[in-house]
Amino acid sequence: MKINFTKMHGLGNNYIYINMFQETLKEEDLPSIAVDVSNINTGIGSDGLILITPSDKAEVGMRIFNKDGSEGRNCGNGLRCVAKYAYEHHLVHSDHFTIETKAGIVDAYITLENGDVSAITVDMGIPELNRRNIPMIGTNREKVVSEPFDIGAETLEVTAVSMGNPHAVFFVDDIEKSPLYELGPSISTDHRFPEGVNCEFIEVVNPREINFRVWERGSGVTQACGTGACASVVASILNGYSRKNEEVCVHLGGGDLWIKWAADGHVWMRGPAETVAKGEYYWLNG
Ligand SMILES: N[C@@H](CCC[C@H](N)C(=O)O)C(=O)O
Repeated sequence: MKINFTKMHGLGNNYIYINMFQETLKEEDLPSIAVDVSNINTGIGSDGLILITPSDKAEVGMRIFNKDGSEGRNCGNGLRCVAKYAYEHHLVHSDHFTIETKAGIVDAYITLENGDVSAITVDMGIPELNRRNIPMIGTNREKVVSEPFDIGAETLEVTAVSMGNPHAVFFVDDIEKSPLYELGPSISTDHRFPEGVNCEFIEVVNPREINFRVWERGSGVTQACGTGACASVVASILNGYSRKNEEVCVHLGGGDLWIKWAADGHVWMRGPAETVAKGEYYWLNG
């Protein structure tokens, strides 16, 4: 079976994008297609699969599948890429439009420079801080802010935030020494997070600058995570390191994102999106 695709990335967080306005895929095949296209040896190579879909509730829809075939509810870097694709392929008719995700509907704004999309700003909505809704199992304290978290022989402190998908944020003194590979896999599948969790290590450089590394649920280490950057800025503010209503620059493995938790509770994300390639993928199982 032949599938037309576009490969795009947001700060190195790369996915295979399929335009479902034109392609038809069976629902039951989507997890396997995600696993197959993501494989660097026998597929294309990516952090997962993103479908750009028609939507009844918004101008365009997005579905995201991680590298292991699991479906996520939201993807910050994916939203910027979907916005760029939708704008450039005339799926939308202005530079401000809505995108439906499994976590809700968001507003996207295109910035143009000499006619090219240079940045995309997304209103990522209001972060969910209630433990039960993240979801995270634990004591009856409602918010999870620097709560002791035993993992292996260590006790870390976790701040938990949902941006439509769950994030466990840990502060470190030196980003280069964060135990990403040592602890990322076990934290992301820890029983206290019944739906799994994206695990972020962050170093606060100053109130307006954060260094960031991520182990994503379902995909492992990626160069960037947009929802993770949002969750990290929220965590930094909850812990008194950064301030509301001020843009914070998050330095991710693949570049920078600008995040603001506004006074009205909404989190704003601003950053780039790039197209890498377009082509035909030959899916052998289809
Ligand atoms: N890379 C993403 C998040 C992708 C989904 C995540 N792994 C999950 O399962 O929640 C981003 O940029 O936000």
